[in-house]
Amino acid sequence: MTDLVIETQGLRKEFRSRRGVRVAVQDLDLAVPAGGVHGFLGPNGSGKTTTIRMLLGLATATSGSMRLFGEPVPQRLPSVIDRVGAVVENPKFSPHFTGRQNLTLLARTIGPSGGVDAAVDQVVETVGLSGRDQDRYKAYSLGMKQRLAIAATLLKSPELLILDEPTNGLDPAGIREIRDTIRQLGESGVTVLLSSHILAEVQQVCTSATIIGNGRMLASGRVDDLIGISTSYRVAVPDPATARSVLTGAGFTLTGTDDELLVDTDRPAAVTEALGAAGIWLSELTPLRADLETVFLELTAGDQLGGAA
Ligand SMILES: Nc1ncnc2c1ncn2[C@@H]1O[C@H](COP(=O)(O)OP(=O)(O)OP(=O)(O)O)[C@@H](O)[C@H]1O
Repeated sequence: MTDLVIETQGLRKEFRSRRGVRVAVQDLDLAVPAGGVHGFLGPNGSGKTTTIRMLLGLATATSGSMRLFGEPVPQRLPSVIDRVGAVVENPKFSPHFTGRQNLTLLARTIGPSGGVDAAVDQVVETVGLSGRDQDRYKAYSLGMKQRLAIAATLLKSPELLILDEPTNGLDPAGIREIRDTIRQLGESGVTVLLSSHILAEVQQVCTSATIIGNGRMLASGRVDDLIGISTSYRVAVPDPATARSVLTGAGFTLTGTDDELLVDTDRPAAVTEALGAAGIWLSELTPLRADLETVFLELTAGDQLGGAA
């Protein structure tokens, strides 16, 4: 038994052309636990879309294995695909129909148990399109179109929602709206795989994340763990030069400038003790946390040029 909703092992995808072989995904072990929003983070061209397309049976893996809900895919995809909603490519909606009419047409093909109208009401509300559902699709902003696409996938009440760069091309207000929608979906028990190259998006919405570069996994885990427990502290004292020599003498590693002391340690109490023993009293001892951007840039340095291997 597994509580992983998505699992890949040694996943590889090569694209062959006259110019040679391009390895888009290599040795990828992806593990997405049930519930919450999992970020799938990587620079453009790092292999996110290719991975998602393989999971959904839209592209064939060169080697490796994949599971959705514990079932091997693509072999058993037909038995799990109803549990998966995905917004990967631009969905087709009729521009002359309203958002509600588009959703109603789709809902009829699905036949939701509580009835078509109730299902449409529910998804319209979930994605925050209430009040705008009677507008024609062609009058929708990009953000509203994206939310309608998410609403369409929610009609079948998926347990797993895969969103590939859902905020691409959106203005800041649109990004915020989609982000709120995604967060609420994660809180409602749906597992969301959110592919993105926007760090802030992942950091603000996701509980866990996988970072890839050049098709390879670079790091994976809870966002808090990826950011890391701080091992650096900023120390403010009246006389930094004396404090620096006291701390160096006590065996601490210091960075920073003459005026700003930064101490690399996981023992902040020992810092106060060493300075106190020397008669130096701190006015500040602040843990410095890296953000996901720092982690991401360090991990993906050199990966910006794409996935050739
Ligand atoms: N059909 C294809 N034929 C050849 N190469 C491809 C094909 N699809 C993708 N690639 C290449 O595979 C690599 C990974 O692309 P992919 O679209 O999966 O990355 P991504 O992380 O989703 O990036 P983006 O956010 O830009 O879509 C890229 O180098 C891309 O050029």
